[in-house]
Amino acid sequence: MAAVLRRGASFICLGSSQLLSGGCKHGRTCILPFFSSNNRNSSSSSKIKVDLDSSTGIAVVKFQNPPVNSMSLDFLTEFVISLEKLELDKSCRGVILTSAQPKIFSAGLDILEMYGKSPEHYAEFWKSVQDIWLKMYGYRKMTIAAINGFSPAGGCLVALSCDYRIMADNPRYRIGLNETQLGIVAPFWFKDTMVNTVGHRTAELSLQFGLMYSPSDALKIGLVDQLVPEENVLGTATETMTKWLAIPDHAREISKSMLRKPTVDRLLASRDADTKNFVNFVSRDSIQKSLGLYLTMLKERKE
Ligand SMILES: CCCCCCCCCC/C=C\CC(=O)SCCNC(=O)CCNC(=O)[C@H](O)C(C)(C)COP(=O)(O)OP(=O)(O)OC[C@H]1O[C@@H](n2cnc3c(N)ncnc32)[C@H](O)[C@@H]1OP(=O)(O)O
Repeated sequence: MAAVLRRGASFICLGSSQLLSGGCKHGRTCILPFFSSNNRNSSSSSKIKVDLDSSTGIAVVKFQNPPVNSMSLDFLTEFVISLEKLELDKSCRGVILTSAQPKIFSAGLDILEMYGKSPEHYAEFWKSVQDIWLKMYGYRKMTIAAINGFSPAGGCLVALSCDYRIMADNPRYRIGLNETQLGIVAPFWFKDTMVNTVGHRTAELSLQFGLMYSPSDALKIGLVDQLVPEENVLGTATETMTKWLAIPDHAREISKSMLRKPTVDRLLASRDADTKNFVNFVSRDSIQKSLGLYLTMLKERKE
């Protein structure tokens, strides 16, 4: 099992053979972070960088999984642990998600985790995808996606799971749930998240065609809330978060829960069946063939 070592404001997760302290979720052992007394607390694991300013209550979580921030099992595990830690931290009131990689917010789920692996691996991977969505969609604190690049499929889902989306106004970027273009199907909770954001009819067109939207089209359909020049994405996200944090936390949090809980509960009621569906679906020869062809196409585009 991969080890997760956080230096600086250290938080250490190690495999079960290296037990250091009491258990945390995800079958890993955690030593929770020790923060210094100044106002900025930073921690950087290999794939997620967290910078919490406790004077403002705003944490910036940066994806740093080059080249394209694809969401591998390790990435998702580190991501969910970082969010859990911030959710428990009373000095954090809001989280901004963004990318440390130029031009890419996230390329979505790591296709290599769904290709040529065992059913047990697919099940473990899928549970970690469910975990991150459940954590984000039901997150108690305010969340903003500062989308500074391409954001297909799982990358779009992460952005959709935030409370507010600000995207770089660069006409080359694209965002959307493009699963059908890979020959796969966005599961019902991806679909629910999209419907809750853009409405049923737009979601019908979007999901069936696997549409990827330019920033201006994404703004038109309400897939993102605001466009700003690329260099202002993080600054605007911080300003926007400050405005949202003027609302009393408990009132905002209860309102969010009323709106989102039924959607979260649908997956909670059928997690195991959803995992089985995924494993059966992705193990099919025809799906493996589609994913293999898509991976080849991605590589050949460069040649
Ligand atoms: C009945 C119902 C049952 C339920 C069934 C459920 C089914 C599954 C549902 C799955 C849901 C979500 C799926 C996803 O999220 S799939 C991922 C979709 N992502 C994409 O389509 C994006 C693909 N990537 C790109 O378009 C481009 O890479 C980019 C993001 C626009 C960046 O372009 P670039 O030119 O800057 O970089 P590029 O050279 O293309 O890529 C660099 C290397 O990274 C590899 N790579 C890119 N994306 C991924 C990825 N998602 N996973 C793994 N690897 C990826 C790419 O191949 C290059 O590799 P290399 O350098 O050539 O080795």
